[in-house]
Amino acid sequence: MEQRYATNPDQIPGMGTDELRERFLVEAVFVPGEITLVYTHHDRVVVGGAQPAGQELALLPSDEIRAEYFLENREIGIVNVGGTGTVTADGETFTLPTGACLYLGRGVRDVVFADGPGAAEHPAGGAQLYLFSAPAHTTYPTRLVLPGEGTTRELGDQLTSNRRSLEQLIHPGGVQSCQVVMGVTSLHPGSMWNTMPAHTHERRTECYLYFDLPEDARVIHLCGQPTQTRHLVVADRQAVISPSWSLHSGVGTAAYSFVWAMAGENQAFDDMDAVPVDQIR
Ligand SMILES: O=C[C@H](O)[C@@H](O)CC(=O)C(=O)O
Ligand SMILES: [Zn+2]
Repeated sequence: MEQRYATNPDQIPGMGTDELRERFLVEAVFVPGEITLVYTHHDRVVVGGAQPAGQELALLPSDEIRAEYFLENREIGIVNVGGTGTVTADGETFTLPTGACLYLGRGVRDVVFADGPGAAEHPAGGAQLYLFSAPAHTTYPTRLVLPGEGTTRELGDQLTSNRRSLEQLIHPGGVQSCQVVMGVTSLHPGSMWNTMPAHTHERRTECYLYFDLPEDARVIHLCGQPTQTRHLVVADRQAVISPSWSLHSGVGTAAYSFVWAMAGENQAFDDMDAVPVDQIR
């Protein structure tokens, strides 16, 4: 498991492109036949992906978490951005069609990922299970959320090119968890901006996985403190780690979707501090 220590915002002014990308971008989330995991010390979040590619992949602990099994002290949110996949948790198999979300709570011992029926028919060629995990101090039940079963908010406007549908999947009003708040936002055709006007939330770390972005398109992702912004150029199925002090907004060269997921002090989705556009530098 790759380990990334926390970054102090005071370090940003001296950072160039390569260092920003090393610290905040996860370029290879999905590797066929593998589970990739990045452990960040920002709220001890683990983010990554599982792409079975015809194999069965077991989620195993690693030295960084010093646990008997991966979910001994953790919970995990899983969103499938590829073809139908399955997750077998302590012997119970859940089928995740494209866009489905599964929550596994603390104490689930055996977790195995695999392709589901018809997985290869998806453009991704198989299941691609995005993983977001945080420490958990109690157990909540396993829950499967099928596409459309979440709580949807319609945001933005075509006139400001930020028309988008935000679906909350794991959140206090839906699937119960200790820390993880997770959902998917999809830009409407012709809209390019997500999370603009921007915001920060010093109570939570947030990760974005951008997906369904055309291969030759990119998202210019704004990060950093509001008056000391930087950007990351992000390709399809790459993830961004946003520390609590960082705004997180993006504009694409084509429409796209992204999985957002947060962990930290609280689970209050609306606990965010707006950054007026005219104050961004
Ligand atoms: O704290 C909330 C997260 O940044 C996202 O849910 C915001 C988002 O999907 C959007 O506005 O497009
Ligand atoms: Zn946010």
